[in-house]
Amino acid sequence: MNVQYLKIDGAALINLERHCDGRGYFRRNYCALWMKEHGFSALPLQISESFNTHQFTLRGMHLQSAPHEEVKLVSCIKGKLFDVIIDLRPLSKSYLQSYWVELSEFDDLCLYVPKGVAHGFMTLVDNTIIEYKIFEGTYSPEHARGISWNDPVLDKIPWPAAPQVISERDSSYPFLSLCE
Ligand SMILES: Cc1cn([C@H]2C[C@H](O)[C@@H](COP(=O)(O)OP(=O)(O)O[C@H]3O[C@@H](C)C(=O)[C@@H](O)[C@H]3O)O2)c(=O)[nH]c1=O
Repeated sequence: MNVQYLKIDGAALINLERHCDGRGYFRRNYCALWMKEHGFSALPLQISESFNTHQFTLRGMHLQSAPHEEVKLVSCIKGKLFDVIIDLRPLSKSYLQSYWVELSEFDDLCLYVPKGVAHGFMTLVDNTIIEYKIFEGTYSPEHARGISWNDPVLDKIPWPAAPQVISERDSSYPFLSLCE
């Protein structure tokens, strides 16, 4: 497992090792020992996925407030997506910075998202599945927070397209400047 620490404090891009041979490949998708060795949370409490029927579906930008802040590892099981994180921790040295990366079923990448960092994505092809391993926090609708995917305060995120499918909730999230 190769780890690239990102400009967002505490976030990392993990590159898994793929062992190819004439039959196809073998890949260890998750290893608690490796995670521990790199100082990450190691034991998933939940594993969830979302299936997205259409290209250019947007989900985000989401995070949960205390005491249910989540730490998660994101990967693409099928299809391809444009994945984005935004640091919303006022005391962080990377406050308001964003990072984006393409994740697909054909690469070996996972994105580690620490507490206080909002996450969202846009699918790049139909029938895309994203998986979350959740290490801390648990889903609590009362603690679900979000900001608008196109908030002008943030770095200019090169979203690949205008969202073709987006939930009512996600399209009505406020700009950060309007959050309490
Ligand atoms: C996220 C989540 C949702 N749900 C339910 C609530 C609702 O009925 C349905 C769909 O919920 P949402 O619309 O919040 O699902 P979704 O928009 O896919 O939410 C996800 O978005 C991405 C960007 C993330 O980073 C995730 O952590 C999560 O917030 O599933 C759970 O039961 N457990 C969960 O952990």
